[in-house]
Amino acid sequence: MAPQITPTSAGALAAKTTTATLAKQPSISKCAYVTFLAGNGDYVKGVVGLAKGLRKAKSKYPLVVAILPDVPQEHRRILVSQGCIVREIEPVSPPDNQTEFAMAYYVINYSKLRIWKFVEYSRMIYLDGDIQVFENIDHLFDLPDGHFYAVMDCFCEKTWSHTPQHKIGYCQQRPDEVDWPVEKLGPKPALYFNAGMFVYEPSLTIYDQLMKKLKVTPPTPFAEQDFLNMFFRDVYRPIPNVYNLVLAMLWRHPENVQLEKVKVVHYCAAGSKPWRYTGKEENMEREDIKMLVKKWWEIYEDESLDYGNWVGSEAAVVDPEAVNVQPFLAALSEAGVVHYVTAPSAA
Ligand SMILES: O=c1ccn([C@@H]2O[C@H](COP(=O)(O)OP(=O)(O)O)[C@@H](O)[C@H]2O)c(=O)[nH]1
Ligand SMILES: OC[C@H]1O[C@H](O[C@@H]2[C@@H](O)[C@H](O)[C@@H](O)[C@H](O)[C@@H]2O)[C@H](O)[C@@H](O)[C@H]1O
Ligand SMILES: [Mn+2]
Repeated sequence: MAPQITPTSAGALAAKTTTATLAKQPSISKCAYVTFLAGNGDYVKGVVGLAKGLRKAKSKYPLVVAILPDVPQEHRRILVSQGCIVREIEPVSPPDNQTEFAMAYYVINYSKLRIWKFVEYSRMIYLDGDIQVFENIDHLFDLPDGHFYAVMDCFCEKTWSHTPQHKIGYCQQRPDEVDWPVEKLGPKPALYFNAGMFVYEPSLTIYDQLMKKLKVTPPTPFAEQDFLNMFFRDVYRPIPNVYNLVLAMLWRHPENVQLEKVKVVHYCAAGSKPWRYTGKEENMEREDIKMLVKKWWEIYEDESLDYGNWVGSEAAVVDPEAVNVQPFLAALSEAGVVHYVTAPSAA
């Protein structure tokens, strides 16, 4: 079970922090997970699976689902019956442009930007509908304010073939393997995150800045993911890939993956969406992929995790004082996110 940090223990630790500039921990922090659902297709299965997975991981926080107007009533009913907080948002369109998105439907993903308006929450964790949380990650809600936390992406899949880094075989997952030709391509690309999972602070000020900037930013192949990387470039802090395993890492950078430690799996590789899985696409016949798809289905089909059958008493009773935050902070420090002085355990 991942260490649970409560605002008090995080606050106590914060006092010992040296290099990380910690904003004051919010006195009353209202937190929630949030995902995004568009259309009348089968992604609703992904969101139901996510709701059940968060329950199985005994998360203390609700799941908000930001839905576009085209999500049918029946899907909305299903989400509410699974304990989700359903919030309808208006679509966001990027400026007209002839861009070829890496996937044509990516244009709808700009609508994710509406989640910055959910200011009834002080901190939210965004999760794509094709993500599953297999271990509790509530402690991420206590990361220091003022930053944008997400896992670094990989540039090796053919979806990246339009980029200079892909063309020269450069990837941030192994930055020293291929030299970056500064004289030819200019400075090395800034660290780039996968936008399927991120820890952020809703804010109307930031929302207005996002909308203003979007109006003058021509769309690019990875749509809102490219846009968010550009917008949050200076405050982005990488977190370990256990919090968002982009499946391609299994065959592109296995040396960077310890599958037994992974808490969050992102089924974003072509053919890996569990609810559509056939095993026919490239890499989909791998044993680890089959195991991860099976794990997703075990949660999706587990009726004891349905909201109606879920009794709160099963939720972990975590003694907020009995936590040892060191392993978690050490992992983040290792990833270069924050450098905490090794303080004695908070327990
Ligand atoms: O028809 C769709 C396509 C996408 N999405 C949402 O948009 C997210 C991003 O799309 P996707 O995960 O397919 O992108 P990938 O991570 O595979 O690039 C999904 O997880 C869903 O939450 C949706 O609701 N309906
Ligand atoms: O709209 C752009 C999308 O870009 C990202 O997906 C990509 C990216 O991860 C590539 O690196 C992979 O190669 C590719 O498979 C994957 O689809 C986000 O997961 C998704 O939420 C969304 O932002
Ligand atoms: Mn995804």
